Amino acid sequence: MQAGYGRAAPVLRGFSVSVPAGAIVCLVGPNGAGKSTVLKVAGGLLKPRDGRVIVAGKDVTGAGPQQMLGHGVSLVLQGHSVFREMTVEENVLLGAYTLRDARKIAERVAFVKEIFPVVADRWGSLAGLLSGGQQKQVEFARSLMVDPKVVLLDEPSMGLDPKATSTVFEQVVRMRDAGTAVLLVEQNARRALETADLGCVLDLGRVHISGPARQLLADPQLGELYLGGRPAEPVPDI
Ligand SMILES: Nc1ncnc2c1ncn2[C@@H]1O[C@H](COP(=O)(O)OP(=O)(O)OP(=O)(O)O)[C@@H](O)[C@H]1O
Repeated sequence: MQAGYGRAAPVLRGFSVSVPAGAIVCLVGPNGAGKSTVLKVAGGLLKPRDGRVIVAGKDVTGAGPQQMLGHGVSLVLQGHSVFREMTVEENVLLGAYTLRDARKIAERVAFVKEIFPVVADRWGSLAGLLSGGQQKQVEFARSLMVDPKVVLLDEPSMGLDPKATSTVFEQVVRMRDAGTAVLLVEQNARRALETADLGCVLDLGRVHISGPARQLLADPQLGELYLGGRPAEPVPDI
């Protein structure tokens, strides 16, 4: 597919990725490669200039964000998007604004509370009182309210300390295990690939290489170029 902004040259030029049901796919690549642009196209925030967006066999190219949600694509944006002055409950229920059936909403609430214990424990608290990692889980819970086929996560560990990052990645795995496919963009590429099933390295708007995440992690050249060095080699004493 091709996609870009305004009249500028395309950011994505011949890019393609597929997210199988039940898999975590991680997009990796240098700054400015177009990773967030892929999520914007998949989430309906940006229309592709050429190419198609297919969800569960259906061509949904050109759908806007709300329609994409209806097609089963839920986007969790970069940074923090909880409403701090609202309770966890109110934040999570915002994710159900397209649902009409009260029983379905109650079912989804029970489901997200089970997956994200912190959401259940802090249900009545103001979201602003939660830690950054806990707030991210509230965002995840909100994104799952519509029972999406795929969740798009843009840098979920941004601004989190290592412990909170680990918790957030554990929750990404729980989302996948509960049946939601995940397309993930992360600065913390090595950590994300360790969590993902499949990886796709994006460079200059094209797929540089894609395959099983473990295989990409083991590739010394990729490690050097995109993952911040080779972890397998001992760090020399200074
Ligand atoms: N709203 C926008 N308007 C114009 N250009 C944009 C816009 N958003 C992104 N770009 C440009 O598109 C290119 C790709 O940006 P994108 O955010 O997709 O990259 P990225 O791989 O996610 O980068 P990073 O790792 O730094 O977040 C960059 O050159 C960026 O300047």
